[in-house]
Amino acid sequence: MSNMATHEEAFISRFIREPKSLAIVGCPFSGGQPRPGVDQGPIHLIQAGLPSQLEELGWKVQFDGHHQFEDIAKFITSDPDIGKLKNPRVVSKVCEAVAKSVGSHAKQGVLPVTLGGDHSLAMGTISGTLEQYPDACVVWIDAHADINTAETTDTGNIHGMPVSFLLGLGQPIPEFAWIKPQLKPNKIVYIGLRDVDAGEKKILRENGIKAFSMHEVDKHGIGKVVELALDHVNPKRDLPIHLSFDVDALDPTVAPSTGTPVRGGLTFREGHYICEAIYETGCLVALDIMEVNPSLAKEEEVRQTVAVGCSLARSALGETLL
Ligand SMILES: NC(=[NH2+])NCCC[C@H](N)C(=O)O
Ligand SMILES: [Mn+2]
Ligand SMILES: [Mn+2]
Repeated sequence: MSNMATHEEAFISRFIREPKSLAIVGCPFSGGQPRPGVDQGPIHLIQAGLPSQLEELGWKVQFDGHHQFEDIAKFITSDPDIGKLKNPRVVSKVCEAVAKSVGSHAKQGVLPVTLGGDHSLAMGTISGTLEQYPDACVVWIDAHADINTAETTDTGNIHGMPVSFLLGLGQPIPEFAWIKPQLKPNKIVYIGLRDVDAGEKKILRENGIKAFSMHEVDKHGIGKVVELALDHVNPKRDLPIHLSFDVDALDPTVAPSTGTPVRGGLTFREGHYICEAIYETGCLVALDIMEVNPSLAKEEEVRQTVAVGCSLARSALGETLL
């Protein structure tokens, strides 16, 4: 009898694959930029039913509530600007906590799906990914390059700077010393850019960072652009991929409720195609859906933006059209 059970168990584990697991890291945080409401993005994405949508795709979904960043903010009683940087200590501490959370999920073989919140959080998510997968590459989908340094930023908003911190560019800032500058310039690629500051263009050029702007998307089509982007960061399609998706990469007619919309963006299908193509590589190890701000548009536009955030996540996690 016990023998039979063993056979059965072996059969089950061999032929009925255990569902792959993901963990939703809800990050209600807005300190990397000035517009209130982006902290409500993850709450809306969850309320729209994202966890059960991902379960329907066959994932085992862990979600034990959103991060409680108030506990962090409580200990930082004053957070004066450092140079031009706004809310530097709070942003740093929050991202450090996110890095730990993403890193520990990754370590357990669970795929972290981080819901922002503003894009400064990517300092945390990508640090967490690189801790577990030092050879990972980053695919960054955005209207913006988010690569200003403390020296080049016009706005002082840290959501416009996470990439420079991850690369270790600019003067070191002691408050951010926990970030290991582990990302190499040849391990990140951008798609969707169309609003890049002059200082950022210089940084991209000087570091030889590959970027496909909307011009390239128009010229080659999204299929070719994704292929070229992956050829650059992941030529053999064997390296782990961290996909960081800022919904403002999409055209404002597709994702209107976001803090820094820029016209001339990706269509609904172009955005989803990117996610589907990354899923198809089988290399995705972490996903960010960032900058959904439910307080910046009319009710119907908010609903549309939240729905598109959910469907991008589903496409990156295996939803197919047929
Ligand atoms: N994650 C974003 N939406 N970033 C927008 C950044 C805009 C501008 N480049 C800045 O540095 O402030
Ligand atoms: Mn952006
Ligand atoms: Mn961004």
